[in-house]
Amino acid sequence: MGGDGYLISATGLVKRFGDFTAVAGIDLGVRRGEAFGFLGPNGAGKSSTMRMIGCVSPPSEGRLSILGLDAASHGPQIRARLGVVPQQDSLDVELTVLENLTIYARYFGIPRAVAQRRAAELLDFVQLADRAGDRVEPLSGGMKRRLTIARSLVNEPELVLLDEPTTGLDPQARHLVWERLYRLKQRGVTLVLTTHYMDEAEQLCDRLVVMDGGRIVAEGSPSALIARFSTREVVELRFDLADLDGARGRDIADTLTGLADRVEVLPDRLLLYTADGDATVTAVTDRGVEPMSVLVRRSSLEDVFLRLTGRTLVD
Ligand SMILES: Nc1ncnc2c1ncn2[C@@H]1O[C@H](COP(=O)(O)OP(=O)(O)OP(=O)(O)O)[C@@H](O)[C@H]1O
Repeated sequence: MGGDGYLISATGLVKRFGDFTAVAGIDLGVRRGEAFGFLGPNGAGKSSTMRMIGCVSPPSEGRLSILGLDAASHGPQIRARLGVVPQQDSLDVELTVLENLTIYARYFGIPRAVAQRRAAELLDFVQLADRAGDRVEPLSGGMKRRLTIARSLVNEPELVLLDEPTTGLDPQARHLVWERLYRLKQRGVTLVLTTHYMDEAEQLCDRLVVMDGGRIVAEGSPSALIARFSTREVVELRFDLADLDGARGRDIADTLTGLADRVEVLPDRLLLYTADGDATVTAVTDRGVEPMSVLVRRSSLEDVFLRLTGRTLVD
């Protein structure tokens, strides 16, 4: 652990590609045992940050310390102690499920017998024990992702980096991955993940930073962020797209002045930020506004992102 009590600590971290700045000077600290997230849309700079933390991409500027070691001078030592789940599965499709773990273990110099035992335990952990002898190719996307997670644990890392762990998976497969990651955290492993799914961030992260355009725009626990940047409830008024064309969305919003703390106009709907959704719906009806459909829901991290950036996370 670093002298500052953080497993990862970064100050003024910058990543440039030529003239382009992908990460524009961020500060962060990840504590032991927590699940820490980077939430942001595509291109926010999450993967670039993760690659610096994974010591596979050197920072252009700033200070980065991981497991108490300086990333600039101790890359190999840090990498040996990390688990990494990349955005694209990089399993060896020629090998069996079990071999993907045992052969990967060789890179860490783990003795054969230890690797065999550990691989068996890990396949059990990710619920793939019955596929040990099968080839990787025919596995489902969710199974491949769980195998990649098992592979990242072969060197018994105390810190695991996951870049968009459930992108491309169906809802059931995502829940299985979340459930395994939750178990992993219970075992004391520190998780750092990127995601553009607000539900993933809410499910998994104790704390997160919201990234946009290479910068951190907010930081906190999901509930603290929602409490700080949104209201308790949101009323969604959906309209026919044509009804919100041009300035009409704004006109309808003007009709609703005073009924909510804030109104957002999106291409297909209006969002009313309010403490009491049902009361707001009644007041909307009283003003003669007639949406196609009405939904009252709790605020989410999506609302936080919209408030902070004026844009939605996933278009
Ligand atoms: N090797 C590179 N060379 C040039 N530009 C890059 C490179 N890697 C990333 N970028 C650019 O940096 C910006 C941030 O990319 P990054 O992958 O970090 O974003 P992200 O938030 O992880 O998004 P995604 O979900 O798409 O991975 C993007 O505009 C991307 O095009």
